[in-house]
Amino acid sequence: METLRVQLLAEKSEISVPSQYVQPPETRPQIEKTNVKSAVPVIDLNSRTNLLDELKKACKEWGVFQVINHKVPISLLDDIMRVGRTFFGGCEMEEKLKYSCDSASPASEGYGSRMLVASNETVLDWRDYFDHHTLPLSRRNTSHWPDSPADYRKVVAEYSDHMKALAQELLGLVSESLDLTCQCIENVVGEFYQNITISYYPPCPQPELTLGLQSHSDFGVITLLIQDDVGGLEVFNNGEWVSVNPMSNAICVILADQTEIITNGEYKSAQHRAVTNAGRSRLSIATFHDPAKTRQISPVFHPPRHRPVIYGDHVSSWYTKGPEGKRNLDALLL
Ligand SMILES: O=C(O)CCC(=O)C(=O)O
Ligand SMILES: [Fe+2]
Repeated sequence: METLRVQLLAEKSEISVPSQYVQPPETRPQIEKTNVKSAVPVIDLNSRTNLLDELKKACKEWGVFQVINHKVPISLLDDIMRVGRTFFGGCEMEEKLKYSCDSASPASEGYGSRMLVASNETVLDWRDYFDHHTLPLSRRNTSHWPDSPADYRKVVAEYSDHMKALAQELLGLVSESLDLTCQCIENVVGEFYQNITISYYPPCPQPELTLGLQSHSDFGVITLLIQDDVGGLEVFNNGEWVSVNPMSNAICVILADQTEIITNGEYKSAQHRAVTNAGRSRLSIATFHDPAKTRQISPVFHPPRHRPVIYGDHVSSWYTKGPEGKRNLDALLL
C-alpha cells in the first residue's frame, strides 16, 4: 500500500485533517497550555566543576537534557539542517519519491511517513521523514541518500562521525556519574548501530487534534537531536508535558530504553512526542545509537530490575505493538 505523504495532504489546504490523523481525546495535546513550571536542564560540557552531579540530576529527574559547548562544529549543525530543509522543502515530490522507503518493513532506509507496521487501529503521525543508515559502515550506502544539494551525502557522513563521538563521550560521562568505569555502558552496547532520521512536520490545520509524532521512548541507547526554531518536542515529566525549547547550537540528548535497562532503572528513558502547529513547517534531526540486533542487554547492577533482552526482540515488539509510551520496556520489569 502506498502511503500518502503528509506534505501533500498539508498542501491541499483543507481545513480539517483526515480521520486517520485524529488522536483519541486522551492523547490530544493541550495547545494553549502555558506556565509550565519546570524546564528541561541545560548542561555545559565545558564545565569542569560539577558536570557529573548536574548530569546525574538531569538523567535521574528527566532522561533528557540539552548540551552546550559540545565539540560539534556549529557550521555542521547548520549544514545538515540546510540539506534536510532543501530535500523536504525545495525538491519536487517526484524526486523525493525516488527515495521511498519500503513501507512493509520497519525502519527501512529512505523517505517515509508511516513509522509503525500498518494496522487499522494506529492513528497516523503528522510527519514525513528520511531515515539514513549510517553506521556501522557496512550498512552505509550513500547512493540511497538524496544527491541534491551537491553536498548532501558528504554532510550526512560528516555529521554521523561527530554524533558518534559525542554519543561516546556522553555515555562515558553517564557511566562515570554512576561510579562505573567510563567504558562500562559502551562495553555492554558493543558496536554502535547508528541511524539519522530527518523529520519534517508540515503545518497542520488542526494541531489540537493531531500529533507530529506519538508519545514514545526511543528503543536504543542514546538519541542526539537538533531542531529548528519552531519548537514542538515535548517530554513527559512529573505528570505533565513540558516543551523542549529550541536553543540555537544546543544538542538535545534523549536517554533511550537500553540505557534504562543497563543502568537498572537508575536512569529512565524519556517519554516524548512532537506536537504540530498551524503556521510553520518544522524540521528536526534525530541521531539514534543502538546495539546490534543480536546483542543481549542486561543491567549492570544487582539485583536486576529488568530481565535481559535480545535487543532485536525489543525493537520488534516496539514496531508491531506500537510504543504507547513505554509499555514495551515496562513489560521487561521483574
Ligand atoms: O521531532 C522531534 O522533535 C522528535 C523526533 C523523535 O522523537 C524521534 O524521531 O524519535
Ligand atoms: Fe524519539
